[in-house]
Amino acid sequence: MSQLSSFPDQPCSLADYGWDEACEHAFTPHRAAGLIPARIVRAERGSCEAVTDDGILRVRIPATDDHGDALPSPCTGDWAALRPAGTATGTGTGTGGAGDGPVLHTVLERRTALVRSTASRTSHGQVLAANVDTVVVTVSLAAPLKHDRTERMLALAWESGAQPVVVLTKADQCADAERAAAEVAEVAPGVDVLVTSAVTGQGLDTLTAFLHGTVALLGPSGAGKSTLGNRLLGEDRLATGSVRDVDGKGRHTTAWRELLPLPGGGVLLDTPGLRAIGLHDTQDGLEQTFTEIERLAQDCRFTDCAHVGEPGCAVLAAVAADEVPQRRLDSYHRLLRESAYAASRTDARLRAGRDSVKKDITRHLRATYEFRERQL
Ligand SMILES: Nc1nc2c(ncn2[C@@H]2O[C@H](COP(=O)(O)OP(=O)(O)OP(=O)(O)O)[C@@H](O)[C@H]2O)c(=O)[nH]1
Ligand SMILES: [Zn+2]
Repeated sequence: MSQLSSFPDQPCSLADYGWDEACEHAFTPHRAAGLIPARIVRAERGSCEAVTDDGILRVRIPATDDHGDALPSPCTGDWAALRPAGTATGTGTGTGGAGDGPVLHTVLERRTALVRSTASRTSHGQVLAANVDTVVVTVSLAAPLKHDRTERMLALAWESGAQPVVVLTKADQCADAERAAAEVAEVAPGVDVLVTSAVTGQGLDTLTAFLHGTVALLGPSGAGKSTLGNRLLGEDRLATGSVRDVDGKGRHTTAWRELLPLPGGGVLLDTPGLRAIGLHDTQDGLEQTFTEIERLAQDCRFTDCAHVGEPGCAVLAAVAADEVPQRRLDSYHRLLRESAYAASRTDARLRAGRDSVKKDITRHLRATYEFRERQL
């Protein structure tokens, strides 16, 4: 197996990991400053691994940046500017000893971020994955459908800023997959629902066509994420079933990466934290997950209607008329409560972080358009 320092089997182009013209444009000032672009493929305390045009390198994370300010912790999927080996300067890099490797200079603005709330009372939320474009919400057809769980994953996906797609797995184990797909589509407005089987290959070409950019797989244990990931990768890179222990440590033994280029373009992101993600403050994500309820709520008599018994409630009227299932409203209320609880433990810093993700998206889009305009 490969050593961490050299990966002859790894593609060494940043383009394989999603680097595009918009990234290049955003990187212009860093390039001028002699920094090199990289994407974090695995983050640890104090150091990380990043892919560059020179291959995958171990990168040291200094305690502070050149101005003495704390550096944000990089996470898998982040784009970063590295100071090449032997050129380290500044207060944060004076700890010595690692003059032979590149040093993290800064983490670039995140377009999207998958965040989980931490268990501690002083929760800041933890960014598990950055710059994910497509979240694949996996739902097994070999077990009874649990719509609440699907709705929870969709809320997380929407909240991140990425585009969700629901992938029903193990269609070979289900007598009527199309009916199941129609049922799931009801709880996933605005989201495509695809039927797949890793055993028969059903739906895999369609799925490949749907995926773009950086792709993360969300779903409960046993839903078939690793099996699906391996089919998309075209080789067995992810440990499936009982081979892997719960937190993914089973994979540390080999040259374990959390970002893997897909043969048809795009990048698969698979980080152990995503496998145990809980619901974070996902107010906006819930609004997108339950769009039909949000739409109905505009016709409630009271603008702050909670849809629990108020007169003139359009949502309850729709439930009474069987236009919205009671289960769906119950799920909406439960996830909102869960989200509000998470939010109440969350300090202003996290909120600022979330807002900055949105600003980053706007900024990124603006940069893209400016770039395109300059190409015309
Ligand atoms: N019949 C059938 N079995 C499948 C399919 N996809 C996955 N499986 C089986 O389902 C089990 C779980 O699959 P995994 O890919 O390990 O599931 P996972 O979502 O990665 O699970 P965790 O790693 O625990 O999160 C394995 O025994 C797979 O062989 C499929 O399309 N059809
Ligand atoms: Zn109402």
